[in-house]
This record gives sequence, structure tokens and C-alpha cells, in this order.
Amino acid sequence: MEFLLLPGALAFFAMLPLLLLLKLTFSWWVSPVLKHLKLQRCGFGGPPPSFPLGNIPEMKKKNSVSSSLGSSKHTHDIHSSVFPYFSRWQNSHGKVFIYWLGTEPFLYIADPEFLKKMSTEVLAKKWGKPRVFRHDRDPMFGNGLVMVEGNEWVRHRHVIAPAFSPLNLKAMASMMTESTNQMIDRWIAQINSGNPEIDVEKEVVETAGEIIAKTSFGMKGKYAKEVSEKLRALQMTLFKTTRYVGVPFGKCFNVKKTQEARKLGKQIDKILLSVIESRMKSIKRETQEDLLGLLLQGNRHADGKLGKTFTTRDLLDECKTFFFAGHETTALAISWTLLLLAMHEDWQIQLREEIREVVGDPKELDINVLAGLRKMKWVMNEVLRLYPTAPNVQRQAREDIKVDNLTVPNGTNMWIDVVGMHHDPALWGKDVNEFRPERFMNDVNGGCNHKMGYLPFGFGGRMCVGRNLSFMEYKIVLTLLLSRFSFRVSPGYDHSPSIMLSLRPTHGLQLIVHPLS
Ligand code: HEM
Repeated sequence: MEFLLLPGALAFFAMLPLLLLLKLTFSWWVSPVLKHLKLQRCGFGGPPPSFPLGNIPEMKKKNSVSSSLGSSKHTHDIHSSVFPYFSRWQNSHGKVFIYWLGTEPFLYIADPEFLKKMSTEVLAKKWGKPRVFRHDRDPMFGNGLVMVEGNEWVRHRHVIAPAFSPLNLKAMASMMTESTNQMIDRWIAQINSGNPEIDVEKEVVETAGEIIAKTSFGMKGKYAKEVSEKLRALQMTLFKTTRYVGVPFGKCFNVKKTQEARKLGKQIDKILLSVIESRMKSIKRETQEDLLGLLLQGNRHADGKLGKTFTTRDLLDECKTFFFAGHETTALAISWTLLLLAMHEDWQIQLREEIREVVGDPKELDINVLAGLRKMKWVMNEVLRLYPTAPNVQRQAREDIKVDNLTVPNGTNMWIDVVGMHHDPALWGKDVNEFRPERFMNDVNGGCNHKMGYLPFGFGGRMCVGRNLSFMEYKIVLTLLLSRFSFRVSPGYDHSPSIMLSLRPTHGLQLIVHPLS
């Protein structure tokens, strides 16, 4: 019997490399070509891709050409500098077209009407997230809420959303004031030493990292700082390199960085797992009011046992997700705000007056009054319009989607260009690139002529779950900073916003900071 099988088995092993080659040729060449033909038949145009890089060479070329907007030219007209390739392709292919990251087709969307029609066709739980990004960002988000799909997403969102209710968030205010006051002390010391130029982006991002480490997993002091630094190092390792997402063997271009990210990811998981496990052991005494505490309390069966909805791995992925989705987006919103207020002293004065009227003495900050900071909310909305810190929203079709006479085929990735829509004069009018917070005075959409044209927190059922937390942090940090300091743009500041997952200032954000008497 064995002898009879042997020639067959040998033939199989001899064929193995050929089978593998056929499989790879199909997935990386035949299948993308078929997809391309299908998309063309569906009526979508776009820049012609090459194999195996897709349109990446053109994207990289344009990236290197785009440079600083010039220190004297603090223009808010940033779309063509942060996404030069999209801005160019829009001119020749309109506001909806196909481009390719490696062998993965992406539908580019900067047309709110198209987006509206598509999103009325698809339930939140039926949207996918691009598989190439899920894979690429696995060390950061794992299967946390940002990436999870289908019924699993419903389950996660159902448990997580209540943790972000305004009532629960109030308990976190003291963690925010504590870290902000420590930052203020550092600034005072630096100014007293004769150096009033502060890189507010570096400072605020660091402080927000500590805040989220406290509010997410209840870490304190030095420990919060250490974990937050490790998590940030992981993000830098993943994003500060030339990346070939969607390209076959793309990770091989960066073996060292990929290994480094994996190593850091494991270290972080180890630290967070030990925190989660020790918190689980003391579950009966669990009174901590951070997000992990709230999830643990919601994760108990009626008999008090753990694991109703989340496994330890789920909890770990969610804690990391809160960190990565929450700290930089909020910190950068605060940093861009400080720049815009430094450029528009009138608004700095108006906000300071509002703080005086609504909050009174910031040393006794009563967070119940924060809702009264109306002008500050207009400023936040306007900053997130001009500088949306989450510069795009992504989806993947899990079924064919009909939009008028076009079909978006199952599996198509979508890249919704938030920066593009927020800077589109057809949606906002001639003053689109001006800082005018008052446009939000009587209109939550800031006068945009389409309600899906303003998407700083995404859209539909998957809209940002942490936005209430970010509103609170934004108001607390700004209240404390504006009560203590005035801000001017430093001559050393080079205005060059760029994308590194979030929309950030490439060379930091240097302001001249003066203590108020
Ligand atoms: C200014 C601050 C923030 C901005 C601009 C922002 C923006 C966004 C955007 C654009 C999305 C994608 C929505 C979509 O796909 O339609 C999102 C999702 C998400 N955000 Fe935020 N975010 C901010 C703060 C936060 C904070 C503070 C947290 C948590 C601590 C957080 C946690 C999340 C999570 C977990 C999701 C995934 C929601 C889901 O898919 O169900 N975000 N955010």
C-alpha cells in the first residue's frame, strides 16, 4: 500500500512549488486584473496602476515633492500639500475614483452625496474594515472596536458605548486636570529658565498619552508615562518608515522595523495583560472608574463570574485601541487649536473671557459647567474642519453596493477623504480656507451644504465612540492652559501638516508662551 502511494506523494511534493507559484500568480496578478476589469465595467475611472506596486510610486513621488508650506505662509489650504496625489487625481478623475495600493483596489470618495447613497444601503454591522490595514495595524488595534466587524462589532460596541456615557466620564476629569497641571508646571519652569519657546505638540501629545493611560487602564504616575511611551514607540515604529501596504511581501521591505514592532507589541501586551489579570482578581473590590474598570464591571455574569462578553484578549485589544484611537487625535486637536489661537489673538481673548464667565476660577474646575463653553466648541469644530486629526475614514464592502447605476463590488476598499471634503469650496463656499469658528454658531454642520460633508468623527453607526471623552479633555486642557498663558506663533515654526496616521505638524508646533499675570 505504502509503495503504491509513494509515486503519487512524490509527484505531489514535486508539484508543490508549481502549485504555490500558481496560487500566488492568481492572488497577486490574475485576481487584481479581474477586479480592475470589473471595476472599470462598473463605471469607475482612476489613475492606471502598475504591477505589483499599484499607484504607490506616484504617491511616494508626490509625497517627496510636497514640502513645507513656508513659515511665513500659514495657509489653511492644506489638501494639495497633505494629499497631493488625491488632489491631482481629483482634477482628472472627479471626486470618486479607483486607485491601487499594491494589488488592492481602493475607491476614493470625496463626494458626500455618493457617500450618503452608499451608507443608506449598508448597515453599520455590514461594513468591513480594509483587510490590508487590519493586518498592517494588528499590533496596535488587534481585534478592538476600530477593526472588528459584523456581529462581533455589535457585541463590542454594545458593551463599550455605555462606558463613554457623560456620567461615567465625569469621574475621569481629575485624571485630566492632574496631568495638565503637571505639564503647566513644566512650562513655567522652562519659561523661568529663559526659554519661552515650547513645542506644544510634543508636550500635549505626551500629556494626552498619560491621560489616556490613566483613563483607559487606571495607570498612575511614572507607570502611566512608561506605558504611554512604549505604546507611542510602537506607533512610530509602524508608521515612521516607508511602507508598502497592499504590496505582495510588502513587509519584507522593512523586515527590521516589522520585527521591532512585533517585539514592542509583545512587551506591551505583557504589561497590559498583567494589569488586566490583577484587576480581574480584585474584581469584587473593583471600584476604579477608568474605562477598563467600567468594562470589567459590565463583563460580569449575574452570579458575579467574569467573561460575560469579553475575554482577557478582547479587553487587552480594547485598552490598546482606546490608547491609539484616542490620545493622538485629541492631543492634535488641542495642538492645532493652540496654533490657530496663536494666529488669531481675537479668538484667544474671546475664549479667555468665556472661561472667566462660565468657569470662574479654573483651580476649582467644576466639569458640570463645561457644556456652557459654547465658543470653545465652535473653535473645536472649526479646528477639526480645517485640520481633521483623523484625516480619512475607511471601509471595505462586504457585499455588492448599488449607487444609482454604479455597483461597488464586494471586497472593494474605500478611502473617504475627510481633508478633501472639509476643504472643498463647493461644499463650504469661498471662505473655505479661513478660520471662522462662528460658522458653527447656529449650525452643527458649520454651514456645509451637505450633511455628510463634515465628518471629523466619521459617520453612521461606526461614528467615534470616544467623542464625548475628547470633548471633555479638550475643554479641560484648554481651560487650564488659556487661564495661565497667552500664545504667539514662534518664528521657528514651519507650517507643514502631514499624515502619519493622524494629521500632524511635521516639525513640531513651536509657540512662544507667556504666563498671564
Ligand atoms: C478629537 C478626537 C477624536 C477624533 C477626531 C476621532 C475620530 C474618529 C474617527 C474619524 C473614527 C472612525 C469613525 C468611522 O469609521 O466612521 C473614530 C472611531 C473610533 N474612535 Fe475616535 N476620535 C477621537 C477621539 C477618540 C477617543 C478619545 C477615543 C477613546 C478613548 C476614541 C475611540 C474610538 C474608537 C474605539 C473608534 C471605533 C468605533 C467603531 O468602529 O465602532 N476616539 N474616531
